[in-house]
Amino acid sequence: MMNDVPESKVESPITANTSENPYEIVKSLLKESVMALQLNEDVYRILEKPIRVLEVSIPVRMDDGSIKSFTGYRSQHSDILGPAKGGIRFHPNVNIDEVKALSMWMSLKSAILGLPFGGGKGGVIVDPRQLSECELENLSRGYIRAITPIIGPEKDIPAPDVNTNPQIMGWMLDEYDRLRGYNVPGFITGKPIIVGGSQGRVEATGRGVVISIAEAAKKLNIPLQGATAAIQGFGNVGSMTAKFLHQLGVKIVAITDIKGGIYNENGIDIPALQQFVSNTKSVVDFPGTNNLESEQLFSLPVDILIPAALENQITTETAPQIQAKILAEAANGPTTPDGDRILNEKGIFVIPDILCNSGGVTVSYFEWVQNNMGYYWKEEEVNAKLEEKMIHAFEDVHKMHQEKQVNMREAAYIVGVGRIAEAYKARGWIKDWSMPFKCKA
Ligand SMILES: NC(=O)C1=CN([C@@H]2O[C@H](COP(=O)(O)OP(=O)(O)OC[C@H]3O[C@@H](n4cnc5c(N)ncnc54)[C@H](O)[C@@H]3O)[C@@H](O)[C@H]2O)C=CC1
Ligand SMILES: O=C(O)CCC(=O)C(=O)O
Repeated sequence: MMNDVPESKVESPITANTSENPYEIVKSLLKESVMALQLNEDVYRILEKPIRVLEVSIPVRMDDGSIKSFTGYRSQHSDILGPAKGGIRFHPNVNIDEVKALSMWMSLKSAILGLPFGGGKGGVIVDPRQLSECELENLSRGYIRAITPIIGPEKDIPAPDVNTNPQIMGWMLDEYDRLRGYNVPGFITGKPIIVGGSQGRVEATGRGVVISIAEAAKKLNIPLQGATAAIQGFGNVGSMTAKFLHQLGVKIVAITDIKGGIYNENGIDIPALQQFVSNTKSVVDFPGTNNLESEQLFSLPVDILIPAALENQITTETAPQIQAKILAEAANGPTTPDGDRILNEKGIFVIPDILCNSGGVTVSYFEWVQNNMGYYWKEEEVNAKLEEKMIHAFEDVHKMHQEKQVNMREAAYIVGVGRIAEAYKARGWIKDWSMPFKCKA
């Protein structure tokens, strides 16, 4: 990456960072982009921390009558381009640094896609599989009560992420409306359609992933018909990605989830698998496939590899095994900095998370727009608008990749940071791009 900013302006070289802490990783990448854009250090000082992080304790009445307290967070990284926006994760490994990083990635996604949003993210430390439906509903409602002072359609708009879904968004909407005393559909996105959800939101992240894979395949002259793919994760994003790739004639030969994996060199029957998983809750033992050890997924001879689960999957251990030509980061933060270096050395074309999975927040934006105007679009309209935005964003990032001779991840950060910095300049926070900003007051 370009680096002709005087040493004194920015701290230690970013390439030294080998951390797997997503907050440290995103800060390093932000710093790199500030340097590449030759902006002054003030830009980095503004962006390196979320503007607001709330930690809450959520008491929940359990089915046995006892009270259990869960810890939750909401991080708002930036509201410079609009209200904070981003999902809510329920997972035992949720922690404050992860939530902060996820909110920073949201700021970048919104900027890259040209959405009028900042970045936010929430999480609760819980294994939802251990809760009954009633306990899950109580927790979802309790979380909204706890964070309600800082959220709202003009402040911060939540949405689904790992282990949360339209039903949970419906409970959360209902709790928020009860607290306000009237209907506020634009407070949350990813809701069931009957209460103001958008057509196409459930499919949006996977659809966006596939649009970006199709754009990458065009650049690399890889015909998608007959190409092969492997996917880690078969939740909302992984399953929808599989569905749309399958429709384009891509042969999906391997899929893993938290319980294990499956393989069929002739291609897995995705519609039948979706039906199977809706009953069994796992891909494991799907008829007509062989079971696969989860780690084997990364070494398969496929054209496209799609991590669609959690962070830190492409590491110094897994990256050397990868044979794919395209790595499409459907998950947030699936690649460590060391893993990334290996991918670069191997010449693998990476579609970075902040571009690849931004279809979800894009249709969430459409949902919020529809809620605000009280008029709803047909699914074809939503999908056409999504496609237009994703292709535009892909082109912006690809152009930066070529112009600055940086990889696609660096290019995506440069596009995102550049737009956020422009907004700070327009609002008077940054007086001069290259001179340190001095306040006279
Ligand atoms: N839901 C959305 O709209 C968006 C989600 N994302 C990201 O996509 C990723 C997946 O999110 P969702 O599909 O919504 O979550 P989900 O909860 O619907 O599905 C997660 C999937 O990952 C699997 N999984 C978990 N740990 C695994 C492991 N160690 N190995 C293999 N599989 C594992 C689970 O079994 C499940 O199939 C996350 O990184 C999330 O932040 C990004 C943008 C939007
Ligand atoms: O739909 C949204 O607002 C956010 C989705 C999300 O959490 C993400 O893109 O990581």
